Amino acid sequence: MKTALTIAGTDPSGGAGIQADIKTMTANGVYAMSAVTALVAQNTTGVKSIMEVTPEFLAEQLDCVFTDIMPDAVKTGMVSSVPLIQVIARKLKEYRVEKLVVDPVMVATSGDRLISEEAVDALKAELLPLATVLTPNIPEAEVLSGMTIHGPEDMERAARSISERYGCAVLCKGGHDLNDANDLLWRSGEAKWFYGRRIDNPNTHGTGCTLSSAIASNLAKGYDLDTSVERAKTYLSGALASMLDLGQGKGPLDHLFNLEGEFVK
Ligand SMILES: Nc1ncnc2c1ncn2[C@@H]1O[C@H](COP(=O)(O)OP(=O)(O)OP(=O)(O)O)[C@@H](O)[C@H]1O
Ligand SMILES: Cc1ncc(CO)c(N)n1
Repeated sequence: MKTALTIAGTDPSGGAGIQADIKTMTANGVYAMSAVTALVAQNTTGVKSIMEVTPEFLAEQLDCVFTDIMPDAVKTGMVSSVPLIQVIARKLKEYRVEKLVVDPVMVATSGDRLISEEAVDALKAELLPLATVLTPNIPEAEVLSGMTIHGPEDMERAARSISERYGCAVLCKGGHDLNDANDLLWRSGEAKWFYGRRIDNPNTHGTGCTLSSAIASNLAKGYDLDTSVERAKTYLSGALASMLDLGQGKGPLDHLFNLEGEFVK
């Protein structure tokens, strides 16, 4: 069985972060592993508080995984401080991780900030150059490119600039910000659009975590980047279209919408 690792924060309400990543990887047929960067007290209505792990403890978690079950692909999500980013970058290099999806998480769907100002600079300097693909939403792409984005052409310009600066592919997600479901992948010097069917569902907590984990799962299984993005979008659309409705804010997706078998009944 192929394996994938998420390095991210938690969501006790189960819709985003590590919890969303594990469900997504499982639903996409890979063995899921997780290293926690921070315990986050949050739910569908917002973030109450954040308790970061120490850099030493994160390093130990990563050593435990990498020396035992080497993942076929890795995804990073919420990493809120400079020392944690430095540890991740060091370990990814030490263990020569090749397939890396970096979701540059900055703000939760609820609007709460999940990264410090200084950590954005560390993310740019240390993690982005190691990525196979980055998956910013529009506000994140604006921060990383220093450009403002009003439409599809701006998405192409920003993604191209980020890609050229950091030497990785960039998937700029249209998502809830441009009110469509079209994402732009900039790779190998050219653009490819992935046109999604917009689903009329306000419950979008964790869509970004879910998409990046699904891409990592497909890379782990050996699909190329374009195919991995295509398959991940199809999976995400299914999880949204299942119309799960839980919680009092923007609710979670139905990650296991495709699960069948005797134990499900
Ligand atoms: N209503 C929708 N219908 C279909 N696809 C959607 C919808 N909303 C978002 N998506 C898709 O979900 C994926 C995640 O994009 P989005 O822009 O929502 O990410 P995000 O802002 O990082 O998410 P998060 O809320 O987890 O931070 C993209 O592929 C996007 O096109
Ligand atoms: C831990 C975590 N990572 C990412 C997001 C973004 O949705 C969130 N809400 N929580």
